[in-house]
Amino acid sequence: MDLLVFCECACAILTLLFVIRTILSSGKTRQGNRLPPGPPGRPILGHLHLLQLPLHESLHKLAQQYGPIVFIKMGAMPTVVISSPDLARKFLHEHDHDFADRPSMEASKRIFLDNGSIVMMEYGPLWRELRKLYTVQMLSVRRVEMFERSRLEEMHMCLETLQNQASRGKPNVGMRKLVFNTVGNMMSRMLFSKRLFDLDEAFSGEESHFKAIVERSTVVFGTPYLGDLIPWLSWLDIQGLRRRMDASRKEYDDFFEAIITERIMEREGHADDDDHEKDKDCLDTLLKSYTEDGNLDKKRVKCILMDLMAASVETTTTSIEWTIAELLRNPRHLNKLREELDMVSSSDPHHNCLEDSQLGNLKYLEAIVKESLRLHPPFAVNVRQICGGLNNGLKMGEYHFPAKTRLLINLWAMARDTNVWGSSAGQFCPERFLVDEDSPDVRGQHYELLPFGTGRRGCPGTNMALTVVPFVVANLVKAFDWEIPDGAVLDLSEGAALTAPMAKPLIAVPCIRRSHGQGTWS
Ligand code: HEM
Repeated sequence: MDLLVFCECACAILTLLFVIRTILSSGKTRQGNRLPPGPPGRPILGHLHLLQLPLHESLHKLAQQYGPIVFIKMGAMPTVVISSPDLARKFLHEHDHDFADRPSMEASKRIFLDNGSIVMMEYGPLWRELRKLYTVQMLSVRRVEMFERSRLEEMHMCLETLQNQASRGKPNVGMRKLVFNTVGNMMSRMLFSKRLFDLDEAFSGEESHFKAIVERSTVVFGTPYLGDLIPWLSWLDIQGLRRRMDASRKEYDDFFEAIITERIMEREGHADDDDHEKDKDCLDTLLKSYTEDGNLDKKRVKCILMDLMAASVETTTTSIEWTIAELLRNPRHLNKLREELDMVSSSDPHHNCLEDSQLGNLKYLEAIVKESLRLHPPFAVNVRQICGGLNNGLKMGEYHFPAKTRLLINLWAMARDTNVWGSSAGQFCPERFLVDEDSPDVRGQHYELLPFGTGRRGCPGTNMALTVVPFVVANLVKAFDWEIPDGAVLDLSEGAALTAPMAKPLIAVPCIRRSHGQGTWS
């Protein structure tokens, strides 16, 4: 046989073997256990060629073809994609303890000082300890209430900035920047009593030092890192991402080192001064337990501050921006909300910000926030992973999931399921939550509506978010008439970043409400 014929035969045999293996492995694991349905994959890439950003849309297409449970491989990583409330309940309620891990991410490992972010941390004793600290101390209802004054002050500054701009003409406001900076200051004051963001940036295009750090790290976090999907390729770092991750780590490290060191010195300076407030924010609380607790050293304190800033500001901003955008698209809802807000606070020229206590019983506001979180969940896809201890994988009903299977719950797709939400599933319709008393809630008890996830890894910042989102939306709507800039079109397409923000950041024009005159906020 000459060489050419031999090569052709060898290629044909190898191709045949590969096709047989692919067909077999698409339906069964090596042990002969069944996997959920899914498309045939490719060597090395798995199903990456079928996935595009925004990820939730690609996953939705797969679900439309293969059903509410789909098995794919993201590179080398076995992944199960869920798109129905019943299956979400099965995985996140009945098997919450089995899927309590998160996938390991190089960006999280590097930027958060050796994987110190609780959001991405491996499920285990350290996570348990920190989770308790978050829920009992950092983010408790009491703590959120304690910081109402600083939230009011930040809101007041935001409205005053808008008022100054609006009194001079028709300013185009970059809503995302304005909201990000306002919410960012609310959070940073609660955490370590500092304002980090300048509200004028929403008009000037400039960026504060910390905002620039956040922007750079958000880009790095939002870029899928090949080594997370195909680990044996990670040494190559063909995207050059590891260098950028390390640069972000250093920037955050330096920034928080300065804040913590300054506070330690301040505390030492006032050690004998009984009148000095020593428990004014989360940083004080952390430093108080600093010496008593072996796990709580300076590096850990840094991680907690970074973690809470990262987990809170981007998500909350995304939610507020979407809510305002939907209200601008639906003037009927906007007017109805404003009527409700005007009922709780008269329109005197010396405006007060609406306070938490005034917003608690506003049913329409609540319905609007829920509907926005339903249709635009900031984490469109909730990500978990089978716990590290389950080395042989997990058998659930007829299916077997290999060890380290990733679980993707497509919240975005569930919101668009007409079987669950009726023919108006894809529309913004807050009234759906006002039909009866038993309408679904967002706090993790109703599996068709899980913007904050649920179970042991459910969002510990839910109280905070459900305080800040309605508060900011209500005050922006109450204080101004909002318009789209002349000649612009409201574009509600979805982008892909760390969260699922608007693809084109919302630009809106605040107009002083005629009935409100030109008062100041207090
Ligand atoms: C609208 C705003 C927010 C949304 C939509 C949101 C959503 C989520 C979701 C979906 C998860 C994963 C849940 C799961 O796996 O079941 C999560 C986790 C987390 N969130 Fe939020 N979140 C928001 C605001 C906040 C705020 C304000 C904070 C803190 C101040 C926060 C802190 C965290 C933390 C620390 C985790 C990780 C929990 C863990 O893994 O144990 N979030 N969030």
